Amino acid sequence: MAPNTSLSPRTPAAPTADVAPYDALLLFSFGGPNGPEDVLPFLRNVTAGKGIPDERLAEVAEHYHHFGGASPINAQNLALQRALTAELERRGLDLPVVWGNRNWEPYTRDALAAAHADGARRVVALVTSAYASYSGCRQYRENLWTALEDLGAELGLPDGEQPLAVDKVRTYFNHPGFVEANVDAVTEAYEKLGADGRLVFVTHSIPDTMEAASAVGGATYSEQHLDVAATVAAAVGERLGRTVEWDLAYCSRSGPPSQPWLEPDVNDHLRTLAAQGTTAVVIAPIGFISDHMEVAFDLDTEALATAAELGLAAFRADTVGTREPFVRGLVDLVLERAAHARAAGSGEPAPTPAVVGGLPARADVCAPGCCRQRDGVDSGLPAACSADPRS
Ligand SMILES: CC1=C(CCC(=O)O)c2cc3nc(cc4[nH]c(cc5[nH]c(cc1n2)c(C)c5CCC(=O)O)c(CCC(=O)O)c4C)C(CCC(=O)O)=C3C
Ligand SMILES: [Fe+2]
Repeated sequence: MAPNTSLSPRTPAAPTADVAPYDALLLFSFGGPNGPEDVLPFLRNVTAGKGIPDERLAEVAEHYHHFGGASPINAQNLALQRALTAELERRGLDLPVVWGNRNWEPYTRDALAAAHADGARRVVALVTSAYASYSGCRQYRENLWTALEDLGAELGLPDGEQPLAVDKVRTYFNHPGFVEANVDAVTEAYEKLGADGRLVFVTHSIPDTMEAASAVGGATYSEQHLDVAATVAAAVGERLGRTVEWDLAYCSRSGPPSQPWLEPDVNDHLRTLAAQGTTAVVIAPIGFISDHMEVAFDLDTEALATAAELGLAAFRADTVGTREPFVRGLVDLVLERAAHARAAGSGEPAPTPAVVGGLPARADVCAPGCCRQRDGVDSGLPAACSADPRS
């Protein structure tokens, strides 16, 4: 497929401007501590059964305590919930937005319980991760399945009967709204840097085994990032009127040292660039949709200190946050998902998904075996929003 580097066209608004069959939107996120007393129980929730070394946990607890024990992620999700509500209202769409997290309050189960109590029976979920891998796709879907089972049991439903039907918006790394908001943010960062710097895209590292298993749903996790990076760098270059040289680096690795994770680490990469004569960089965190702890600590605290040590001029580009093109794009994605759900149940034609870059749109419904933790290894947990929840 020829890469589409133009940032338009967007999803046509008119024929798909309907949220039916959905009666609620779940903003589905990771969660984070609200104060020092939350830090350890939160970290235990995140790392249960994950084999993260104790030293790494103590180190990450310090990152949170460095910021008073509170993660910025919760305030950012509240802001996104408000922005989505406002954009839906602006378009005259009636869809209440509830917010629930995998690892901390408000928990997914409670958000779904509130939607159910308000009469919702068919929910569309929007995950706050733009890329597909176990961490950004299946793990959310496993937690969603468990939350639905727990809520069903709480409501006294017969075994195996779920209280709500939940569909998920497709993984949106190559949706025009996400890409355009990143192009804006990186262009602004170059204006602030005031120099011709190299562009260093950054995302969360994952184990090599998780990267390999991410191939089941299409392009792998790192390939998805390379696609976005190429599109963003080309569009920024067009705006600046020059060629922008770029790389992809990783942050926040956490497993034991013996376990290979995606590299290079952003700090190592800055050292390499400085040694090769680079004097200025823009650091663009395309792997994250808001400035949560990985951005606040691993980039703004650690990577910017590394750059200063090396005498590199550095500026960190904004995450997409609540930028207008991103929020508009998320609502377009909800409408696209709704149109696909209606098409599946009737003869209504399904809209062609809007994408930019060289990769096709991800599936709405995950393929069997999509985004396992490791090839051939299953967590044993069923996963929602899949063609086969038990595969
Ligand atoms: C790909 C990816 C994303 C991006 C997609 C997305 O956005 O969802 C992401 C997001 C996040 N990760 C977060 C926090 C943590 N992640 C950890 C551990 C891990 N992350 C992993 C991957 C990812 N993580 C992996 C493979 C592990 C190893 C254990 C495991 O296989 O699960 C640990 C344990 C300690 C440590 O080892 O670092 C913590 C505390 C927070 C909240 C931040 C805040 O509070 O602001 C957010 C948004
Ligand atoms: Fe993480």
